Amino acid sequence: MNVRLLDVQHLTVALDNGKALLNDISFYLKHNQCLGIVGESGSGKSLTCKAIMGLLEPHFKASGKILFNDIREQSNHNVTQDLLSLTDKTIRQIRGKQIAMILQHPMNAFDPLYRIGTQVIETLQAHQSINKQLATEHTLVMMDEMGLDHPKTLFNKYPHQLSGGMLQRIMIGIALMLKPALIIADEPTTALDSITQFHILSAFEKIKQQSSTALIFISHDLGVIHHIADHIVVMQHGKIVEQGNKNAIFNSPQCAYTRYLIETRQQILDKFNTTLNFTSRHEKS
Ligand SMILES: Nc1ncnc2c1ncn2[C@@H]1O[C@H](COP(=O)(O)OP(=O)(O)OP(=O)(O)O)[C@@H](O)[C@H]1O
Repeated sequence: MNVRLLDVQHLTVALDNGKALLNDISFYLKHNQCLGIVGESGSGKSLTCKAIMGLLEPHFKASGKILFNDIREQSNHNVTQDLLSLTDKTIRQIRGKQIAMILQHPMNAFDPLYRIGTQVIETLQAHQSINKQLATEHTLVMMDEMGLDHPKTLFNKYPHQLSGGMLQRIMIGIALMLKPALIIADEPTTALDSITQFHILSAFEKIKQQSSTALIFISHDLGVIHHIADHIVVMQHGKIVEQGNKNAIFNSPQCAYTRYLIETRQQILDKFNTTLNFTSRHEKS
């Protein structure tokens, strides 16, 4: 499908003192695509996503356009909306239902006082007309599909009784149940150990293969982005310094900063492999 789901045009976000934190950002995302946004800390990745989600605090001033086109809605009424020009009420309706967000720290997404199952059901019922029994059944199936053992037991647990990786998988599962056109995942694997990271990446692979949901995946880890993204946007100091399809970016990066990111990653991998070889030789002798 060639229609652009999201078309960010000349997005600039500034503080009220005029200092621009995002400077003339333009990129687009087609239906079913996975776009990876990579860049060092402070380069503007999260701010870009906040702008898309309509979550910029009032002291920011945003200009440009963020055009969003949900083709499934087109059968009812033709909509390409500029997310920057919508009222809070309308953008709230889009959030969750058409655009879902997965955060770095899943604990923040859950209320510590309520059981997991209750929270998933409430979220589902807020966005879909579904009765409690069916919502419960869907929730248990979702937990199973996310690779979580003993869904019935987990259903009745409180957030603090689950690991970060388990909560992250439930958050991804909720996002999928809402069947949004777009999921934005902001550093969803950063706070996790490497085995859990692998499971979470597998869950995202599943989204790519089995659903029609497009993905924006943010990370400072080029390895993670290489694994998951079709297209890559490289950010530095609030600007896009390079963008293109994954193979082009990795095989012939045009920008010095992209080359630096790729080389640094390679050096870390080489060092890791040398240490691994040395350790295994040492253990054998
Ligand atoms: N609420 C805020 N008020 C003022 N400045 C902010 C605010 N949020 C972010 N910034 C600034 O905007 C710039 C971009 O920040 P942003 O959080 O988007 O970076 P990032 O690339 O997501 O970094 P990280 O990988 O560390 O999350 C930074 O210079 C940051 O200090």
